[in-house]
Amino acid sequence: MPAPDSTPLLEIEDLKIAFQRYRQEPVLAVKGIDLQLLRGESLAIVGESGSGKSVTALSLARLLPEPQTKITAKTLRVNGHDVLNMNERALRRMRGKEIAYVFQEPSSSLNPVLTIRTQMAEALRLHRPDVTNLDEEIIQWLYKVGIVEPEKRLRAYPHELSGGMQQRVMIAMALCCQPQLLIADEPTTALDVTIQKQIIDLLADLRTSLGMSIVLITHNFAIIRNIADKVAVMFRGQIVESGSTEEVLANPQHPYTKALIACVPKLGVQQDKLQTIDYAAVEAAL
Ligand SMILES: Nc1ncnc2c1ncn2[C@@H]1O[C@H](COP(=O)(O)OP(=O)(O)OP(=O)(O)O)[C@@H](O)[C@H]1O
Repeated sequence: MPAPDSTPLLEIEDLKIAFQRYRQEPVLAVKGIDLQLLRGESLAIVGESGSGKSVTALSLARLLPEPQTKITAKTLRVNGHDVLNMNERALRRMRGKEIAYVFQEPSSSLNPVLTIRTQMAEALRLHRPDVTNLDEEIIQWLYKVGIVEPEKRLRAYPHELSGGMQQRVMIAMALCCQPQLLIADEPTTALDVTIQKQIIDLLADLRTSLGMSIVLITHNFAIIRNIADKVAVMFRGQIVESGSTEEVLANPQHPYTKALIACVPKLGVQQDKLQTIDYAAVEAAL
């Protein structure tokens, strides 16, 4: 029997991301971060708006605008590829097939003038030429993400589906190419709380049944427990704390992590006022 593959899926060392600005100093959005993920492991990147979570995720498949964006790293390896030295053709092959994204806004991934079938078929033709019966394959994926009567949804346009359903279709579209790594960037922020839970539970189930890795990007500590083995907390372009999810939730060390966890409302606990973050204390601990 072959030995299990223990090569890392993600190896990031000293990743920096800078945006060039016209006649001004560049903005350093990510200031030298390290991350590692083994195959099958899942990671949550948690932090508030503007902390650098999304640009970090987009840099993994070189999806940031070049040359306005300057990405440097000692190591930036995804599924064995040296991302910073890949050409456009190799990047296109990797995107969707090895690393796939689900974003917050369905409109960023779903084309409003094409049916669900047309969009999913395009992804399958590109990345899984082995699939002979496209309709059957698409129906199966729609079913896996919890869409009822998927055969009836095949020819629907995105606007004919609810927000939660559109999110499920995006997940099906990302997963049908069987990527090793799924990046879910705030996948539930635009949805109401009950649907949020359904989508996170769905991702957790799919992760186990398909054996893939997930990087979940969120500002919300409340949703990571069931889905992420590890967590990295970002603040102003840096990782201020990282570790196993259980450990970080039970025993946060950094004042920013403590503050983010304290902001999560607890069921059955009356809170008189909203928690706010003491930035002076956070800055002092950097
Ligand atoms: N194309 C761009 N040009 C210039 N600056 C950018 C660009 N994209 C992002 N930034 C800046 O990089 C920083 C990090 O942005 P990023 O979107 O990664 O934050 P985030 O933590 O994902 O926040 P959010 O949760 O709001 O998406 C921000 O200061 C942002 O303004």
